[in-house]
Amino acid sequence: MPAQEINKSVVLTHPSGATANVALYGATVTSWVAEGEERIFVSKKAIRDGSKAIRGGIPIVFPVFGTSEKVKLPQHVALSEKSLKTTLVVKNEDIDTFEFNTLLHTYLLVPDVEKVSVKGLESCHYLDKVKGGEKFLESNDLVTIGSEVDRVYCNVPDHLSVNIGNGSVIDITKSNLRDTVVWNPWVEKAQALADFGDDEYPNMICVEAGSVAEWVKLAGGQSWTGGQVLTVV
Ligand SMILES: O=P(O)(O)OC[C@H]1O[C@@H](O)[C@H](O)[C@@H](O)[C@@H]1O
Repeated sequence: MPAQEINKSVVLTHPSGATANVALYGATVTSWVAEGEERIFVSKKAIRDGSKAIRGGIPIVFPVFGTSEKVKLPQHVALSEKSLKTTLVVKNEDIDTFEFNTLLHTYLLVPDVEKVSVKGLESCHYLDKVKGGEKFLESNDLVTIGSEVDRVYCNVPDHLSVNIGNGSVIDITKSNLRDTVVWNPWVEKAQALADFGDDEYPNMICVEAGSVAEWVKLAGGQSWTGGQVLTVV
């Protein structure tokens, strides 16, 4: 898997033709091409000057509150013919316990979000941020999008699959991450985001593996590893 630094990004290439780009700023994956198709959404209005998180790709949300210069967060990205693996390693080099939330804020590129379905969330509880954080039980086998959706699914099974709606399915297998956020801003939220085009919400869905419903507690001197593998099936 050769890696080359081009224009403030690391470009990974696999002999199959698969490629991935990782912006040096924030270690954000900004492109993943597998089987000849781009799989990752990045807004045409994304700001890439390092002043804020890139709107799209796979930004890492960490640690949400509180920082410590003694906590390190390397990310490893590995590419194979059909998969992209991203692994976070948190090292607490302090003596005190460090508490964090983290999310792999994954924006998948889709032709029409209304044709997308996410499988694997049935029977999970979720906090519905569109309804003031009220808690619900998911009763649907497939989660679909037809309005603004912003949900934190808690204690989610490690394997989900996202039917992109054009015959492609992307499997998401997470490890050591408890929760999954599903987000689409729909019309009004899209208009309110300065770095997101008004007409772009139909072309993305965020399915974000993370640990956000509760704090991850990392004792002094300890390391924690979590991540996800995206696979085109
Ligand atoms: O605008 P931001 O900070 O990148 O966040 C985008 C969205 O990210 C999702 O993960 C959150 O659940 C949403 O509430 C939020 O609006």
